[in-house]
Amino acid sequence: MEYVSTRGSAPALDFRGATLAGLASDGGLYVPRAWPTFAKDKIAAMAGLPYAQLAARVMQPFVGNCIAPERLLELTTQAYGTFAHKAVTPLKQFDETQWLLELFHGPTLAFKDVALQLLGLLFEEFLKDSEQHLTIVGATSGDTGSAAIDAVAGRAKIDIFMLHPKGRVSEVQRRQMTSMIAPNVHNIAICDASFDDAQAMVKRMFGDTEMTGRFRISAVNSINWARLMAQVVYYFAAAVQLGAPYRKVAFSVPTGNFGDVFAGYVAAKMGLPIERLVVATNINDILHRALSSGDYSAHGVTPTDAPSMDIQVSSNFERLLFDAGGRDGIALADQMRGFETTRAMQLTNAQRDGAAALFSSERADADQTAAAMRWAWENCGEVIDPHTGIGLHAALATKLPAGVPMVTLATAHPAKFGPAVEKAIGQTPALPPRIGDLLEREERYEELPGTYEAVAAFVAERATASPS
Ligand SMILES: Cc1ncc(COP(=O)(O)O)c(C=O)c1O
Ligand SMILES: N[C@@H](CCOP(=O)(O)O)C(=O)O
Repeated sequence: MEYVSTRGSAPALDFRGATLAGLASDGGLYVPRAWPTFAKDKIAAMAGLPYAQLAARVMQPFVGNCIAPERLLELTTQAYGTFAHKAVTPLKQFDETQWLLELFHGPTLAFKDVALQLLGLLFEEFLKDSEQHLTIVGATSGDTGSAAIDAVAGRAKIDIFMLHPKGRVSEVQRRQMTSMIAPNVHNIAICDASFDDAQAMVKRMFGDTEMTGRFRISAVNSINWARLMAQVVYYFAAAVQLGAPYRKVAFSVPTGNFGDVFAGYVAAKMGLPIERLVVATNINDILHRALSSGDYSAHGVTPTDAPSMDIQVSSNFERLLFDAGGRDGIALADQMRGFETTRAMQLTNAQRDGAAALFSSERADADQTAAAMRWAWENCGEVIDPHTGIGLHAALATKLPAGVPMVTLATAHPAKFGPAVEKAIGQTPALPPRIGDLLEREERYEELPGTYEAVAAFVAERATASPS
């Protein structure tokens, strides 16, 4: 399998190359040159497989000959062995049509673990016979940070620098990152910044030849293709349980950086019968505006009770614009450069039509989010987090053909957002036993001003030089 950049001029890479690169050298994102597909009988045969086996089967076409099938299965078995639920991503029924896909049973209690537990192992696998040392630079609005740190803390050939916007993640999210103390872990709180600012710094570092000349920089955010590949699996897991390939299924996905919902698009491209992917946003609604009117313009980030979705520059949207818009990388590079200068762009007709075939969108404000959280609690006795509440609001607002089940992705454990949950439903979710002592743990992080120069100097001083 070969990977090409959405901006058309970086060299094509195999799976190993794309995983270690993270972001393409032309600033684009790697996507497979063509989508592998599964015939109906192959999808039917996925029913009942243990999650690790299903994961190896769905991902093997993307991995190609970079990892042998038996070894890939060993890696998925190890990665998903860390989850607290045997089903890894269990599906719950709310009522006749509404379902909930729980993605938060991994070590850090958010859907990010599904991909990052594997990505940590993939990095190690690809580095084991090499002299290279990886410098991971990542940005987080709360959940990627702890999941990535948990996946790579203590690994010999990796340093991780994780940037979060100071004061804009929940206390539990911050402590989950900053209490993981290891010599290769560097948490950085960026002052007076949003997630978008932190993500822009990360992307800038990939294009900074002074940094890339000294350090082998890589990514753990969903700009890294391997993240999305691992997230495709749970769409298959849920859909086959609900009758795929003989029945269509719809998904409602709480969305920020567009990685999770793009994984659903990939599943559809691979042959999974998906009726609709509902992009659920909070009031930071650039994706809702883009999908409903073609207007992709960033208005600045407003903090909400769903901080992980407080994002306006949505990296993976570029992958959709590339694929749905006809895969013209050179034209897209121009369009993206325009957006980077003006923070606004209009989708082309091809991009709008390509997206409309599968996606719709909904936006939830604070009251609508709380109402959906109350609906889950009062009707089904389920405590859900505010991100999941946004997804559920969108699911309940979407009309589907009769007989099509709607699956809302439950992206985080409610205990990560205790005060917001208490405000909405009057219940405070307890921290699960594996992080029961979180509030007593020592924290370690650096505060830096919100300038690229400050962050680059900090990384340069602590990272390990490595040949490219
Ligand atoms: C809890 C939670 N829900 C939803 C999202 C949005 O997912 P994505 O950025 O893949 O769209 C995130 C962060 O990305 C998250 O942490
Ligand atoms: N919501 C994320 C932000 C970035 O997402 P990623 O999926 O691109 O890593 C977070 O919680 O950190």
